[in-house]
Amino acid sequence: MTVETVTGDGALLVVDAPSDLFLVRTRAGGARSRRHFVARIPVGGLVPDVAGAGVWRLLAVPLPGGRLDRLPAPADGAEAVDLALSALAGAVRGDREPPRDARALYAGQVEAAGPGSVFTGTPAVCWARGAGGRLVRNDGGPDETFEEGVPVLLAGRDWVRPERGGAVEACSSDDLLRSGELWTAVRDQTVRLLRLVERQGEAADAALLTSLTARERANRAAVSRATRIASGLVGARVTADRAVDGERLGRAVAALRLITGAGGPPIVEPAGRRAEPADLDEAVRAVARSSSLHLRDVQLPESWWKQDLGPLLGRRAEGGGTTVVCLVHRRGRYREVDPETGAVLASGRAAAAGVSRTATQVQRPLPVEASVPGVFRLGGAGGGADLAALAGCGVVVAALALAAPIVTGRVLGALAERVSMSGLTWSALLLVACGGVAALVGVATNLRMLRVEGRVEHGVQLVLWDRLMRLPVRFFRDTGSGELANTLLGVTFAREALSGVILLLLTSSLTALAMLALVWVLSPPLGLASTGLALAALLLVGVLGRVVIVRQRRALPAEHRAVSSAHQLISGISKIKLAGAEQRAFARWFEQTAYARSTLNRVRGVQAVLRAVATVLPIAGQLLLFTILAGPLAGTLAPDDFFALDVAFLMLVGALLVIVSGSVELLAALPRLAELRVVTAGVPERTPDRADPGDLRGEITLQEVTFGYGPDAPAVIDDVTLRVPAGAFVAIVGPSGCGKSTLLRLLLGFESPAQGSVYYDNQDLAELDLQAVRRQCGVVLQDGQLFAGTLRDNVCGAASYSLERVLEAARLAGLDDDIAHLPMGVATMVPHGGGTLSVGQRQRVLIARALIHRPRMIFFDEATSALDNRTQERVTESTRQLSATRLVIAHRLSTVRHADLIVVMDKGRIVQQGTFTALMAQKDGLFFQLARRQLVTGDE
Ligand SMILES: Nc1ncnc2c1ncn2[C@@H]1O[C@H](COP(=O)(O)OP(=O)(O)OP(=O)(O)O)[C@@H](O)[C@H]1O
Repeated sequence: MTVETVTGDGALLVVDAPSDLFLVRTRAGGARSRRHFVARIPVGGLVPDVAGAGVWRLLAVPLPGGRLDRLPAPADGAEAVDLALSALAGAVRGDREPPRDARALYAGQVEAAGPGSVFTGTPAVCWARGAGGRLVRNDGGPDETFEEGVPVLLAGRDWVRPERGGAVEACSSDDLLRSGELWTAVRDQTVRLLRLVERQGEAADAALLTSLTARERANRAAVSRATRIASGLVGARVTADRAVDGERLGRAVAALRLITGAGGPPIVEPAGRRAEPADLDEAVRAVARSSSLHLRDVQLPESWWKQDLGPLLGRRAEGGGTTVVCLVHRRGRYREVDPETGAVLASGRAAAAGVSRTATQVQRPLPVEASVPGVFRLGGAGGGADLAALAGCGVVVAALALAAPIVTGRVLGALAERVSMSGLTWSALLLVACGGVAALVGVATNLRMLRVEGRVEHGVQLVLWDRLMRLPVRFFRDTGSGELANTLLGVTFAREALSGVILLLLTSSLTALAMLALVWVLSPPLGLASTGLALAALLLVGVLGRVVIVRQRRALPAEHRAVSSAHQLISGISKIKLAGAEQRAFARWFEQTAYARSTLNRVRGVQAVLRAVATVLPIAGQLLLFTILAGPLAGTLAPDDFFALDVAFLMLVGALLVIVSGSVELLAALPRLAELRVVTAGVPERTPDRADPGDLRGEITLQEVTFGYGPDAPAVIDDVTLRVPAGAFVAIVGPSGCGKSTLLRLLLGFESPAQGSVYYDNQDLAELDLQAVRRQCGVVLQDGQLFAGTLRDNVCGAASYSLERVLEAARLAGLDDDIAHLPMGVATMVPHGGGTLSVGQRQRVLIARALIHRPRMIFFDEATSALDNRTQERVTESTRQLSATRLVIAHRLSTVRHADLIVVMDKGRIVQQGTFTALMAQKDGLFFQLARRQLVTGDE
């Protein structure tokens, strides 16, 4: 049965089932307004009494099975107050978030506040009062100011800031109860919250009006876009960034579609964005992120508009801001193109006018299902014109080569017939001219080929690395790093082996065709024999190529093993020295390298066979020619035809030889390139259909998650359900190997649950853009590494921050004293792995790196294990002030003493959870045993 209780005669307690609270307004004559839902108060919570607070009444409606009781004794009400105010404040606040730099405030704390300091609450309710000044509070409505000393509610993620510095003092509801201030404070706060609820009701009505206005604006935007398209069709210049708010993302989508071209990846607007991008540049970056495109800033060279650097996004100052322009290279120069209409707005120097020298290239990713040829197509994209030019040059060189047999035939024929030589001077001059032109074309072709090779190699490396960066962590777990690096270097090895070979193959093939055609014209029987010879050469390519491919396929794993082994030996050198195993290490390296070399020599063996063929073939060819000429064709040829045939036949044989040896080189490189499918076959973890999570609040939920490393492997995480409220400090403890780090890997999306789901703010991680989630996390893993660079580089990681931010992060991580004692401060160089720093210092650099971007969620896996107790407490204290959700895995129990919730794991399951005190009270529990063991071994 539903019970309705209008409060007015004292606070009530929610019993047995939650109660819904509604707000009603009493009108003149006692009539009540329509009910506005306010919040659901959990069992044990309080329905506050707001009688006498103007026109407001609270209506409490218990859910089935519930009831409302009188509060047994006001002296017991603190906990009930906390539950009620949390629910009320949460409902009013919605998803508004405190500023990133807000510090968390806990009951019992007194915090000095500088100008601009902001304090936020934690999952537990506390009350803040300004000392030495007034407090300004924001909880979803307009800012409100509170006089010095007046308790201000901080429930969950509310925030306050002192108006003019001073200090902020925090206390609990219990403290207020003892000082007799609680009930007045509760009443005042409830009335305030209800006023906000009313405003929100009014806002809901206004929202309808706003949505109509928004639709109107969208209509106007559509009309404006249509107008632009129409003006583009007639070639009128349209200013690029006249976009009204709603249009920026649309223009950014069009710009990226134009730059990535037809057949590119789907370009999509970011999902769930809360704020419009400030300008077109920001919109382009947002769309690039949501479409999985990597943007690369490049410095443009002098007279860049004449060179082909691929499609570019340029920036130009316009109308007091910066606009983004699309620059496409066509017919020898860059043109500025309107992304929506395709109209050319300016060309050459005019297109470059005012464009900043820093432009952006867009890296098109491989499709999810990619192949090695696909890598080369994408890497070499835009090189079509170069390839056509190369083919054209090859045809010219082959045509010019025809002059040699024809002119030689005429000259030697004339000599043989002792006719006048006077007319032949021109023939000789023609030959010289053809030779000269062929040489010049050859040089130009070679230079162009070098450019094509460099461009393709660079493009292919970019495509491969782009793909590699998108692959999930488990891909790298299953593939050795040495082997992977050697596989990727295969592109460079292949380029070096094939440098010049492809061009030679092209020109030789065209020359062979030209000579074959000439032989057929001069003597069809000899043409037939020459065609037979060409087919025999192709057969030889087939046979030798097969042998080379088989041998190369066998040689490559041996080469990878040798490289991998060298890599492992060098990175484990200290362990080798400790074990006195230098001799054994050397022997192992030598054995593997020698084997790799011997397998490679078997490939080279085929090339030796080819060299022998190359020595014999011209003589054999000449013999064949003479046999045919002296036999079946005796007396049928004029002398000039005979000499022309002789030269043409020799040139054909030469070209065939080049084709055979070049093809074998090319075939030897194929297995190396085919290995790149290791990378192309990996499935990227980020696909465009994954949603942008927006700004996360930090609530994390694991729902019945089960996971094992491999389909048939036993479950390492077994049916785990856990909810971590936003802003909470949760610790995970348990014996070694119980699955703590694995749980963290699941939260970070490094692994995917076999069953169940991980949620961030109620959004399933499996459907979210993992990078966007990780960007909001500060993570220190057990095996975190420093890289070679300065301390500042190491703290900044991939981003760049001001010195103040670096020093602030160092202070939070307890690294400031160490930096002060280093002669070069943050500019101190650190080697790869951080060898010149102590283990504790390395850990603190990693912590500073995790905290510098003020993350919403902090994940620490044994991040403070090497710190002494004092430093560790300092780190705990500073992370506490960051108002982030904290999930900490720790072996040392002193690290987790102040956690809001300690989760105890054993064999992949959660076996206990509670506060430190509650768990220590369970004497037969695993936590108590772990704690006792640490006390005995003095671990703590
Ligand atoms: N990459 C992996 N492949 C296969 N099994 C793994 C892998 N990583 C961890 N495991 C296994 O999963 C189990 C849980 O390991 P996990 O590292 O999550 O434990 P942990 O509780 O963090 O241990 P510790 O406190 O020692 O770090 C262990 O049995 C471990 O052997």
